[in-house]
Amino acid sequence: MIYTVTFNPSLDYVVHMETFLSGDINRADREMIYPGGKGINVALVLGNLHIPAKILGFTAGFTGREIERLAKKNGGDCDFITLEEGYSRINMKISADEETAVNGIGPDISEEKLQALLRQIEQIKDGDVLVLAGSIPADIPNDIYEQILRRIQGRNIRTVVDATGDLLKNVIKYRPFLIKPNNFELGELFSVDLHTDEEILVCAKRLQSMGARNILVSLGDDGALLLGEDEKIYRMQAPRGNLVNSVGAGDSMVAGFLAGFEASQGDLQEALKMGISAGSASAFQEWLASEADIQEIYKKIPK
Ligand SMILES: Nc1ncnc2c1ncn2[C@@H]1O[C@H](COP(=O)(O)OP(=O)(O)OP(=O)(O)O)[C@@H](O)[C@H]1O
Ligand SMILES: O=P(O)(O)OC[C@@]1(O)O[C@H](CO)[C@@H](O)[C@@H]1O
Repeated sequence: MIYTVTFNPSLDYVVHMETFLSGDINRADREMIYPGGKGINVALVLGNLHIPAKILGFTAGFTGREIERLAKKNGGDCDFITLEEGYSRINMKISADEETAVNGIGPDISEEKLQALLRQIEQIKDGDVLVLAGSIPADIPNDIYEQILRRIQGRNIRTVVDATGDLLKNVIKYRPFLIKPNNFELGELFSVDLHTDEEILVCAKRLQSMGARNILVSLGDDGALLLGEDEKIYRMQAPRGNLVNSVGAGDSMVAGFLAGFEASQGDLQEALKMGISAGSASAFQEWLASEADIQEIYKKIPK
């Protein structure tokens, strides 16, 4: 079973307009509300690919109830911990000539509720996969992902971490199976700007020498570069297509990678191909890609 943890789920309020003017009143042409948060997105795309995934995390208030309702409506298997105060955040995604996002803060999580999540994670069995994805609310210590990985250290649980900054850096020594920074997030870890594959590779190799097993660097419409645990470099371009909404493309890529890795019994080239297919398929859709969307893109990518 795959478990995904989202500390700070959201309702993603997506508005489309031709041009967005900051400092002005903008009017949307189209609007949609989706259940959001990286772990939730990963699990929903896995579900679309018929891979069971359990969604863990915290929800609160009316927005929290709506996140759960929408996630379930879209096939999500949720086991959220409900917080007694506050409400889950609403993240505003503006899709215009450029994409702009305003991500909310989210509710406080008490120590008691945090412990409840840690108990859930302790139930995860050997052979399972644990995905920790997304930011954490401000009151949660930013070594929380590290604490979780320490608790399950030495067990046969494959871990995936999709996070930024210290939250990511702190877990590397626990040898996560997969990390998926984009090129900007990767550069940020080492306070450098990354422009070329060679520069990206230097940083990916540093992370691997620090402990990360597979480093998947997503590059938006330029595809992705994977430094595999076999120490091989895999580079794949993304297919061309019409960008509709890239929110969740990175999460879809993580889901596709896990699906491809399972289906091919560990072939990293195949995992990357499925990752790109799922990422690009979601970027070309209003929301997360279906299995048919992913298969259509997959067929267009040369092996
Ligand atoms: N404009 C695009 N055209 C084609 N494919 C895209 C495009 N944008 C994203 N993708 C696909 O999705 C994958 C992940 O995208 P990206 O690098 O933007 O991840 P991310 O920064 O984590 O995204 P997000 O945080 O929005 O989920 C890319 O590797 C690529 O396969
Ligand atoms: O604020 P975080 O946790 O970093 O990111 C949250 C978020 O932007 O990530 C998903 C897309 O990857 C969205 O569904 C959600 O709104």
